[in-house]
Parts: sequence; structure tokens; C-alpha cells
Amino acid sequence: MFLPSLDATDVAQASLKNSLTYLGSVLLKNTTVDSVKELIQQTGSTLFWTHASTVEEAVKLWDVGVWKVVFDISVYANVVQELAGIPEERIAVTSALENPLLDFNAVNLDTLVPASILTTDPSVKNKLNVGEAFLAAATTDRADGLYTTMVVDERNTALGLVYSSQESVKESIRLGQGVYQSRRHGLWHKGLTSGATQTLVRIDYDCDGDALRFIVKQHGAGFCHLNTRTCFGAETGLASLQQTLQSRKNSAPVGSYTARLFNDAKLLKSKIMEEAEELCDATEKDDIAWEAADLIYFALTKCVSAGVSIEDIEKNLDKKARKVTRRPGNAKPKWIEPTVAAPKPAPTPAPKPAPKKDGRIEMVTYSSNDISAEKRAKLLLRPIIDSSEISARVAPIMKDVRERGDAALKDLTAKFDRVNLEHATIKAPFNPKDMELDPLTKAAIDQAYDNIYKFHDAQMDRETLVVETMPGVVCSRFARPIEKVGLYVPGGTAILPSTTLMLGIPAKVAGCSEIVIATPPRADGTVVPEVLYVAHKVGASHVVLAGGAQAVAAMAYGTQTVPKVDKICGPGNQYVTAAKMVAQNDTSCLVSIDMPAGPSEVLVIADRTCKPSYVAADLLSQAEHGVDSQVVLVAVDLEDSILAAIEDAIHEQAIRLPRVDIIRESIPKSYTLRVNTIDEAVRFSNEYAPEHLILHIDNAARLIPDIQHAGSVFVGHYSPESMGDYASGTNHTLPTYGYSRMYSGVNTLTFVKHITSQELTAEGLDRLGDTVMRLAEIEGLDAHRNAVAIRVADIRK
Ligand SMILES: NC(=O)c1ccc[n+]([C@@H]2O[C@H](COP(=O)([O-])OP(=O)(O)OC[C@H]3O[C@@H](n4cnc5c(N)ncnc54)[C@H](O)[C@@H]3O)[C@@H](O)[C@H]2O)c1
Ligand SMILES: N[C@H](CO)Cc1c[nH]c[nH+]1
Ligand SMILES: [Zn+2]
Repeated sequence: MFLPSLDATDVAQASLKNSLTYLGSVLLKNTTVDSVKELIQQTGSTLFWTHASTVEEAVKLWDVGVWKVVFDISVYANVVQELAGIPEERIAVTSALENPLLDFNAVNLDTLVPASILTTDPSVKNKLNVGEAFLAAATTDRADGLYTTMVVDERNTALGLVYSSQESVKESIRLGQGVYQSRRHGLWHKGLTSGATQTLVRIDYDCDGDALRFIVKQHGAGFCHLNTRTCFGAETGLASLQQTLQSRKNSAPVGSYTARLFNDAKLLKSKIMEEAEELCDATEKDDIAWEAADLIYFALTKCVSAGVSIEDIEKNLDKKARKVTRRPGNAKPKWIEPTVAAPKPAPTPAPKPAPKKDGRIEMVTYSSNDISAEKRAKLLLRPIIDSSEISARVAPIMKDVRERGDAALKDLTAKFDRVNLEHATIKAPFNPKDMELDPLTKAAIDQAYDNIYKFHDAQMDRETLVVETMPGVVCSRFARPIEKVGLYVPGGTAILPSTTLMLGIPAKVAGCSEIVIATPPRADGTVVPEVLYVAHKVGASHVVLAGGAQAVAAMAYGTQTVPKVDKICGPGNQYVTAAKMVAQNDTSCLVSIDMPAGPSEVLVIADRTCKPSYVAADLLSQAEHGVDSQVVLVAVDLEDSILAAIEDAIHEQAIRLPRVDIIRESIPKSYTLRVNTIDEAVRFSNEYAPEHLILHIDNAARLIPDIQHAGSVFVGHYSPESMGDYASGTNHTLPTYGYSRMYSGVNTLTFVKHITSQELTAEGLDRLGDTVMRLAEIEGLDAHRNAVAIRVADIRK
């Protein structure tokens, strides 16, 4: 082994520093921790150290990246106990520090060469050339005396195979570049003509010293004469990902998602946090690999956008691995579940096994001819939710918010959404920067806004209803807005600006004087810009950065920054729905709710005129909402081949969807029911009372008179549910779970209440007086009777 020793106090040796580090280890003498640290940063080299006289000093050296620390044997004897736990290969002991040919008992050193006798200049004759000294321990069994040389990049990826001579090695070290020996053309300065040069990082040889390895930083098109980075064809894995990201950074095709991530730091942060959480939650081997790959993709996008490469990351890992002092490894407080503030949730049920990432995605099929009455009744039910268990979880959350207000809101957001908020509420006017949108998004939202506004404005009850029930007795009814309303916009698994439109527009049309919107914050604690833009358009006064039961509680009871509202509207997961119910039943908070709107659902009636791919697409559009979404296909007298085509299309379309993992859970819980006639299909649908009903049949409008229960109906082949979800004008906040039997979806009247009035003339009181007095007598309520009698007596005088 060639080990040059360098005295930092000797200025004449300074110029050799870099060249020596190309060869791996250097014994540094008379230097400081700071200058070693700087040298390691510059060169990334493995360095030895000498003259550590205390363990404290040695630890500092190890921690800055020094590989081995040398102790004088007399010092070593005193500190040996303190060195317990330090790996043996990180320690060397000598009895003769001043003697260059010292005796290391922990290293096998053949040659320790003082830098004062070394040179890299081939014209200097009276000194030892560094390249020659290095090669002294190498051998070659080739007849031409050349050394077989493997060229690799900093990640050890093989770029190609070449040959070296003593001359080329010397030249390479002198220039700090890749220089080799061509068997036909002599000395070969790599890239001299092509521009694909190499910066030398390190030269070493293999275990038996007969093959060299050049580690280089490759520039230009690549190592190979075919202009590829390596001579071994395309790269895969991380290297390939890094190349793609770098090329997207330089010039991305239109619509590139990666380019969007580069330009939207908040989105990138949210994705990193989301994937990190999914990785933490994964349990199966395949799922862990899947989630880790996602996380690495987003993490590397962050790195590439900041000019950090995989090589930089690996150097950092190596540096950390060399440290001998370790942090305790505890998580930062923000990642530890709050123990004091937040109430303990009820025990969580055992995790369900993760769904398989492969396999056919299909619904179960039944035929109305074959199922029993019990089975049919079961098909009409939604998956049972244990509402008592959810209510038990929600109650302490709501109590906490009621008692501690914003402080609880922040603690619970940290706990359930893993976001640490500085402020739980944003007040209008909102910062224009926080709702900046690209022109296409803005135009789409504006178009949807206009249609929804038009349809909801037409619903507004602006006329007073006036009826003279008998001469002199006039009754009327008029609408007044509910003053303060709270709108819940879900944000757990999807960002829903559309729900903000669906709730905010009718509230605005109705004339509500205070609109408060609550929505879970993004990972960086901000609101989704699209949601904020709509909040601004509908005139919301506050946006509460919270989701789940805590958001509902904040709006129901009010906090230091969240105004207490009179009515809470909007869909959400089971915690949101349960919290709305709890609030509505708590008379002390005096709040009403729109309806129980739970997991999305759709029932599709399709006959032989349907297009299988349309039917599949519509079913999937709801199945992708959540793992508890339910979709039902009622197939009317369908030939087997059409049903098979629908089933194939479901699988084929689903596996290409980004939310396929959700669909893999929701579709198996869904089903197809084969029936014989349209009448039978409509009967089943009315009993099921779906949130959405899609009629995939010719002349679909003819069925409307028979539809008794549904949140919203989509009529004919060209009316997919997505149109109503976003922009046709109807509302998408609709009753689920069979509640369309007795509830309407959200509409303008959801945000108003009606007041009635009556005005009687003397004649009217006279005419109706006896009736009222008689009825009051029957009920034994004499004061009521008197209020009439006292007036009638005057009139009849
Ligand atoms: N019916 C409709 O009109 C309609 C419209 C849109 C969406 N939806 C439905 O709304 C639902 C949205 O659900 P989501 O989860 O995506 O978003 P969400 O905003 O309703 O719920 C997310 C919140 O739930 C809380 N939470 C999560 N885990 C919890 C736990 N273990 N304990 C207590 N709180 C917890 C968190 O605070 C989080 O912010 C979906 O089921 C979707 O189908 C329905
Ligand atoms: N289909 C959902 C209501 O069940 C609403 C929605 C929002 N975005 C897309 N779809
Ligand atoms: Zn939808």
C-alpha cells in the first residue's frame, strides 16, 4: 500500500495535496480539524490523521470524515478504555510518529512516503513520481505491460473498459483528468476532441493489484464513442430517473407533471409528505417497495430542482457513516403525537391487509333470477358503519375544540393531518399570491362557477307567497338567508375545489352574510390555491385550516378565530359526518346541518344500447373517490358478451388510473345485478335510493317520471356523472346511504329559511274568531281564547 505523508506546515508540499488524494489515503501531519474538514469537503478523500493526543480530539476528526486516527502508543495506553465501541479499523497506533517508516500495528503498511520526496512533474528527476510510487505495488500479467482499467462514475457505475500505462497514470494524476493508454494511438486524453472530458476523483487497484479502477466525473455526452454515458447501453433505476429529471428540468414537454412539480414547491412538498406517510403505513413487501419508489421519485425531484445529485446524496451518506458520535435518533416534537393536549382516540381496529397490487379488478355479479329475497335486501344496504364507535372517537375531539378553541384545533391538526400550523384561520381579504392559478385552471373554474351560479340563482325564492285564505285573512311566506354558514370542503384523499363551488355558490346566491370554509391544510400548512380562489369568489370571510371532526366543532362552537355558524354544510368522511350529527344534536351550540352526505356512490342502469367503455368509465369515476365508495351496475337483459366487455373495460381502464389502489378496494365491494326488464331496474334503483343515477339507455328521459328516489339523475349516453360533479350546473353535494329517499341535495334553499306571516282585518277576525275560540276551548287554553274574544267583543259592539 502506498501511503504518502503530508506535513501541513510545509508550504512546499501544499501543491501536492490534491494529487495525493486521488490515490486514496494520505497521512496528514501537523494540521487542524478545520483544515482537514475543508480538505475532505474539497476532495472527498479518505484521510489518515496523526498526533491525536486525546479521545475528544480523535472523535472530532472521525466525525468530520477522517477514516483512521493515529495515536502514539503511550497515549493509546491511557485512552484505550475510552475507545471502547470505536471500530478497530478506525484506529492506528504507532511508537514512532516522527519516523516516516513507522510501525502501525493496526494497519498493514508497506510504504509510508513523505510528500517532501514526491512530485507529479515528470521532468523532475531527483524526486519520486507520485504515479510511479502508486504503481509500485501494482502488477500486470499483460504482455504489453499495460494495466487493465475499469472506468466508473462516482456511483461506481461502469462507464467502460480501457488500459493504463505508467505514463498515462502519471499524466492523469498531474492533470486531475481521465488519461489512458490507447493500444493503437498511444496516450489518450479522454475527451480532448469530443469534449467528453473526465475529472479524476480517485485511482485505486483491485485486491490483487492487477487491475486499476478510475473513478471519474464524466462530462459531455458520455464515455462511449456512441455518445451514450456508458459503453454498456441504457441505464436503469435511480441513474435513469436522475437523467430523466435533469432533462425535464432543462426542457420539459408540455403538460409534464415533473415540470409542474419543479414549478410548484408547495405541491412538491405535499407529495413528499403524502408519500412518506404512505410508506410508513405500508406493511406488505410489494407495497413498501411501491411506496418507497414513489417517495424517492418526489425526493429526487426536489434534489434535482436544487442542483443536488444522487452522487451528492451518497457522499453525504458516506460522511454520516464515518461519524462515530450519533444523535439519539428521536423524532422532532412535531412528529410525535401530542400526549397532553389531544384526547386519546378510541382503539383503532386492526389494520386491514393491504390490497394486492395486481390481479383482475372486478365486481361481483348477481342475477335477480337467482337471488333470494334476503340477498336482494342485503344488496340494497350500504356497508355498515359502526356509528357508535365513530361517535365515541369524535366526541372527545369536539369537546377539546369547544374547551380550548384554536389551541386544540392546532394540536388536532398536528395529530391527524401531521401539519403544524402557526394560525388555524385565514381571514379575508386573502393574499392574491396564495390564490394564483394558471389561466386554464382559472378559466375552467370560472366556467363551472357561471353554470352553477345560473342554475342556483334560478332556484332562489325571491317572491313572497301571498294567499288570502278567506276574506280579510291574508297569509304569506318569504325567504331569508341563514346568516352564518360553515362549509366543509373535504381534503383527505383528494383536493376538492369543486365542492367549494357547490357549497359556496348557493350560499352566496342565498345572501348568507358570513361564509366560513373549513378544509384540511396541505402538508406545508397552506390552503390549496384553487380552493382559496373559489373562497374569494363566493365572498368567504374565513378559511379554517382544519379537517375532520375538529373543523366541524370549530364552526359549530366557534373559537378565538373561527366565527360560530348557524348551519354546517358539506360532505366528508365518517368523522366529518359523525361530528355534524353530534353538533346538530347538541342544543347548546344551536346549529343545523344540511344532510348526512357520506362516501360517494353511483347506480348505473344499462341496457343493450349502452357503450361498454362509457359504462365502465362512469362506474370508475365514483369508485376512485374512496375505498368505501360503492358503485352498482344494474344490467338490463344484457347479452353475456356486452357484460364481459364492460367487465374487461373496468379492469383495463382501472389499471391505468393513478388512483388504482383505491379502486382495488372499492370495486370488489361493488356489484352488478342482472335484471330482465327496465321496470325491474327502476324498481331496484328506487329502493336503493342512490346518490347518483346514470341512465345508459336510449330515450332515457322517458324513465324520469318513474324515478322516485335519487340525489341527481344523469340522462342518456352523453351525460356522465362527472359533468354534474363539476360544471353542468347541478349540485354534487348529495344524500348518500339511501338518504335520497327523504333528503334533497344541497341547493339554494339549503341556505335560506322561510318566515310566514298573517294579517287579518276586523272583518277577517270577526269571520274566523268563533272557530279559533272554539278550538282554544277544546284545548283548555283560555288565554288563547281571550286574545280573540277581547277583540271580537269590540267589533261586535
Ligand atoms: N356526497 C358528496 O356530495 C361528496 C362530495 C365530495 C366528496 N365526498 C366524500 O367525502 C369523503 C372525503 O373524505 P376524505 O377522508 O378524503 O376527506 P375529509 O376532509 O372528509 O377527511 C379528512 C380529515 O379526517 C380527519 N381524520 C382522518 N383520520 C382520522 C382519525 N383516525 N380520527 C379522527 N379524524 C381523522 C383528519 O383530520 C382529516 O383532515 C369521501 O368519502 C368522498 O367520497 C362526498
Ligand atoms: N362525486 C362526488 C360527490 O359524490 C363529488 C365530486 C367532487 N369531485 C369529483 N366528484
Ligand atoms: Zn365524483
